[in-house]
Amino acid sequence: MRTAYRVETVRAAEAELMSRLPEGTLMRRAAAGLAAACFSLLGRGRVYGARVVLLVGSGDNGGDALYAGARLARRGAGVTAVLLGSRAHAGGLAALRAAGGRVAEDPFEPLAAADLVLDGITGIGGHGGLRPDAVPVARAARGSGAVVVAVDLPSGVDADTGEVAGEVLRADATVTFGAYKPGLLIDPAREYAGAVRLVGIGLEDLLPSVPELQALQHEDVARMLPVPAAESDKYRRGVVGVVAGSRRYPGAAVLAVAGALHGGAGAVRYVGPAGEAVIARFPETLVHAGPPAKAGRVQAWVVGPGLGDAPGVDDVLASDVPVAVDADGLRGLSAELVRARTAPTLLTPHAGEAAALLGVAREAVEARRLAAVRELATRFGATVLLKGSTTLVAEAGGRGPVRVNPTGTSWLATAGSGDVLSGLAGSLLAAGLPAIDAASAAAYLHGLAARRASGGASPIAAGEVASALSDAWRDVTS
Ligand SMILES: NC(=O)C1=CN([C@@H]2O[C@H](COP(=O)(O)OP(=O)(O)OC[C@H]3O[C@@H](n4cnc5c(N)ncnc54)[C@H](O)[C@@H]3O)[C@@H](O)[C@H]2O)[C@@H](O)CC1
Ligand SMILES: Nc1ncnc2c1ncn2[C@@H]1O[C@H](COP(=O)(O)OP(=O)(O)O)[C@@H](O)[C@H]1O
Ligand SMILES: [K+]
Repeated sequence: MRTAYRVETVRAAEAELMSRLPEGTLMRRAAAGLAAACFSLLGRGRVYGARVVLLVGSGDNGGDALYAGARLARRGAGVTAVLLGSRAHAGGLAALRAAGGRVAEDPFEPLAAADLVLDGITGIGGHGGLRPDAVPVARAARGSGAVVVAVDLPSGVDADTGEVAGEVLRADATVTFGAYKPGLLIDPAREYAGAVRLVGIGLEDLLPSVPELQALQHEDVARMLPVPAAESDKYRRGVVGVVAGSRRYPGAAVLAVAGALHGGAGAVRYVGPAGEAVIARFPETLVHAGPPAKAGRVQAWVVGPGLGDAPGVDDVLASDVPVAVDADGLRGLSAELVRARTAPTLLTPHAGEAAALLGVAREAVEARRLAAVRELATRFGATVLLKGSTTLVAEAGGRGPVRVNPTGTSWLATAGSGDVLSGLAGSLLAAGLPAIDAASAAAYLHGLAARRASGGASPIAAGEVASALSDAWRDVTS
């Protein structure tokens, strides 16, 4: 599992570590890791003679860039520092000069010929986008054709929230120190970071056990996924009920059932008016015209995809088993009703649905996803999976680490893929996973399936995502 920590947590751990070590040790470690990353980015044999420009702000982020620049200069690179702050890290500047680096009067001339730019304008101390004087320099860096490496974070992003409130220098790669920060994993900031590399500086044992964010990896998901035992039968594996589709949108029922059939439950019960379409595609489904309360026992419900104005949501919420609510099921959903439930509830909104539930604009949710997902989980007392370019899952109540899904792909932005996801999550609930695990494992498999189906390079239909789920499951567990 990868983890990310807030700035105040990272700073506290750094302060503790610094108090035990000779002065300057951490910055030397950071600069050594940064320089090593630059060596490998430039490529073997290409450091000597490479033209490197350092964009240096007034804080320690600039200090890291200067010390790394000194290392590059000692290996034969031509290193030029562009000083953007009112002052620059004195030790770093002296080290650069001693190694043969220089300070530029005019930033644009060295940038025009640069092979590599190190963005050391701001790191965890930065906020509110780049300052106006740095903007033309950042644009010249981006337009130069040089490889841009962000030091710790792309300057101008909010490290804790992933917010981008102004201009940011887009990086090809980011070398971050000690721990990931949430902004490196959450859009819109994540998009500016490029490939992120973590450099250890010895903080690991000083960080608290509960991070701000967790990103699952294959082995974490493999541990969560249900495996039928020798004595299992379809009922013991769990039955998932799907209340979805309408005469107008029968396809949503088919796609939600497709997701549910691949999620580890022993049987899928479909309840609603699209039974014929469901059976035609998936004859293994148990269909029932409704209402849900009369459909027979299930271990979890999925309600909402393509439901239109059809009834069913309140019925399902009145049950005493876990419920995943998606799409039309989220419209006008009552927080009181959800909070009063005794069994877990999972809500799976996209940004527009989340905005409607919170009473804010969609853009506000997209700009501050972490705050939005925690707020929904708090208000509804439910586990919330917020979909989109970054998918986040917050535990009921909004406390504890939020899970960020690392497997997504923008090819998933295709009609009906959300229906597959909610069916899959419901099936994992029926198989007995806690809501936070069901949601985050579902997002993980769903993203992986989409990547497989698209090969990272071609459009996909939602049905193909469902069909690739078995392969994704095998990838994770083998
Ligand atoms: N604290 C530590 O132990 C370590 C810190 N390290 C580095 O130190 C960085 C943090 O250093 P600082 O706390 O000095 O903070 P930063 O260097 O991130 O930024 C602070 C400076 O930038 C200015 N600033 C803030 N917002 C700005 C904006 N929008 N545009 C232009 N200037 C802006 C501030 O006035 C301040 O002078 C980390 O990101 C990391 O790169 C590393 O050397 C590892 C060890
Ligand atoms: N830009 C994007 N990058 C990655 N994944 C995305 C992006 N946009 C949407 N998705 C994913 O695609 C799926 C779309 O779901 P949803 O919005 O409910 O669509 P629908 O209702 O048509 O099924 C979700 O899993 C979501 O996380
Ligand atoms: K930076």
